[in-house]
Amino acid sequence: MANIVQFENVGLRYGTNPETLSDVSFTLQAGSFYFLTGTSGAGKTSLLKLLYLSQRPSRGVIRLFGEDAVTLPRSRLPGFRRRIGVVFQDFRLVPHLSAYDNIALPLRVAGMPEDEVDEPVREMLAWVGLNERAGARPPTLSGGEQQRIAIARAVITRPEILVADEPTGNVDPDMAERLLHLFASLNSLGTTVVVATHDLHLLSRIPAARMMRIDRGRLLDPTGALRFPPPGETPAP
Ligand SMILES: Nc1ncnc2c1ncn2[C@@H]1O[C@H](COP(=O)(O)OP(=O)(O)OP(=O)(O)O)[C@@H](O)[C@H]1O
Repeated sequence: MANIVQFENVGLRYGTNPETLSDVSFTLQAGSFYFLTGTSGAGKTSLLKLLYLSQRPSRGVIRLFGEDAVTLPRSRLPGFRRRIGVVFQDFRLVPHLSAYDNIALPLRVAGMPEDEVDEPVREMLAWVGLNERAGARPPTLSGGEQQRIAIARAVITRPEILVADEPTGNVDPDMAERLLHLFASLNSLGTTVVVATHDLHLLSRIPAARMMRIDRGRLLDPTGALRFPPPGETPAP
């Protein structure tokens, strides 16, 4: 399988602080499912930000889709970003728009003619099981419902990579299972999925997933090639 993402000796420093990420090197293979784990503050969100190009590294090489993403001209950033769907830790839904319009937003921003928007949005609403909530605004939705709208919005443009930051952080175990099922079904269609979580129980739910562990800004499994559970290891309770 081709490498869709490649990090080489990447470092990230916020301002004059010590490095938040140091010497991070790994590759992600197209079509694989990855968990990124680590304690709070280890650097998971920071690493994901580099991956979806909302943050530039302080040093090192990042290649996305076979191209150097660090020196990418600004004019090409939107095109690259469209190939990466992001589910943010805090959802970032637009509160005054309905669930339907939140999901439709990326299509409209990309200039899709209005008469072509309805079908994919309805398809997404059905996929995440929220047909009945199409007209509801985010503040009236539960955490799990908002998360499913956020996932639908992230994938409606059929991105090649889906990045999700703690997607099960605010939901009960049943909903967490359901969300993971959505990610697994996307992955089975060929999308490369990267899920950051500190919930080790989730990891065993996707047996084929590979695991990357980060500790105080350093990646412990640089190849990202470990399957879960790694030989001789069991997840912490
Ligand atoms: N914009 C920023 N400016 C300065 N420091 C930051 C910034 N963003 C993150 N940090 C610091 O970088 C470190 C890693 O943060 P990050 O959010 O990447 O960790 P995380 O593993 O995602 O944590 P959590 O699981 O709590 O979300 C933390 O010490 C944090 O305070």
